[in-house]
Amino acid sequence: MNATLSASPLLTLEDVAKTFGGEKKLFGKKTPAVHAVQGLSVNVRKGEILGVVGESGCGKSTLARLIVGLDLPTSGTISFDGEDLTALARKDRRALSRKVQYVFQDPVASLNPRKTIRTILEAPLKHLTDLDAHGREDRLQELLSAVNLAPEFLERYPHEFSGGQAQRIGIARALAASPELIVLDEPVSALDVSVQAQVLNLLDTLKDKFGLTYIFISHDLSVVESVSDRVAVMYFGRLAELGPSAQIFQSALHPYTDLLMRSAPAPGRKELFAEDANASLPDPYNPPQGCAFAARCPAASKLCSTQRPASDEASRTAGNHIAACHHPLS
Ligand SMILES: Nc1ncnc2c1ncn2[C@@H]1O[C@H](COP(=O)(O)OP(=O)(O)OP(=O)(O)O)[C@@H](O)[C@H]1O
Repeated sequence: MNATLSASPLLTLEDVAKTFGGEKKLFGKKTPAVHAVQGLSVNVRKGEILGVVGESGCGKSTLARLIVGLDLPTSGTISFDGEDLTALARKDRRALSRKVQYVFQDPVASLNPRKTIRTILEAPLKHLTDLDAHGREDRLQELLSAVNLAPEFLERYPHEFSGGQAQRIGIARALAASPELIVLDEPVSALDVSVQAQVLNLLDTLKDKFGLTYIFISHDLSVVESVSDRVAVMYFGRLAELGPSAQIFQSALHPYTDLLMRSAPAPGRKELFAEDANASLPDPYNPPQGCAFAARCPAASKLCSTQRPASDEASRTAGNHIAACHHPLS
């Protein structure tokens, strides 16, 4: 989808972890801890589209919330253009929101039903920009035009829109403050297939027009394959595989990625994991010592159940294609 990638990373995650629960409670007892994201290290280059795939509960939305500052990591660092996003999120939400924005999965539910589109789109312009009333009016017109909606839509309410139109509003809202990075969390999953294509085309156009970088989270492998420059495959909160989209889809190195591919042979098929639906995921309250995929993996050895494979430079398998696996496929 993209020909002009910068070599320098725009976003860098280093050994990022997010744990829910586990805090000290009264009488010295702790709540159980869920390790939603663990040991995640990845760079996102300016101008690229990084696809993120994995089963439900693997930590995709937690990752998205960490990047946009809705949650703070338990450990590790997230930096944007060399600046610590975590510190920004704590101190200055305005500065962070100007750089990084979020588009939600459910377009209609993500818009306040009691507010007109004008009020919804004006909110970020008021909070995140220094535009005066005239400037905001001009920007509102620009935003609607950018997402191919007529100016009269400004005075309407979210329930008057189709899913595809509502997602265009969600995208316009994300664009309002001229961000550099947009995290798209299942942006077309709630839409009909014909509308999906329109919204994907729009995202492609906007990316070029505004010089954007996307993190594209989806269950739908065929959509991820069609849009992504690189793909990160997550399993049980960790990176299983990371590499150029074509390599991930044509010559997966991790047996888990291979399972995903084999579970989704047909273009447009959304339910990726039907073949393996009865396989149980590890207990999130009690993560296994070794590779979390070992119990489901046809290639697993004794080593896999005792020692977790690295998912960083140490595991670099072929150029920039990384698999966190003791026995990568060749
Ligand atoms: N606020 C929270 N409190 C406790 N546990 C949480 C919280 N948010 C997420 N989790 C847990 O963290 C793990 C990862 O969840 P997350 O929602 O990030 O996964 P996901 O891949 O986005 O799943 P889905 O595709 O179903 O949205 C899951 O075990 C989930 O139950």
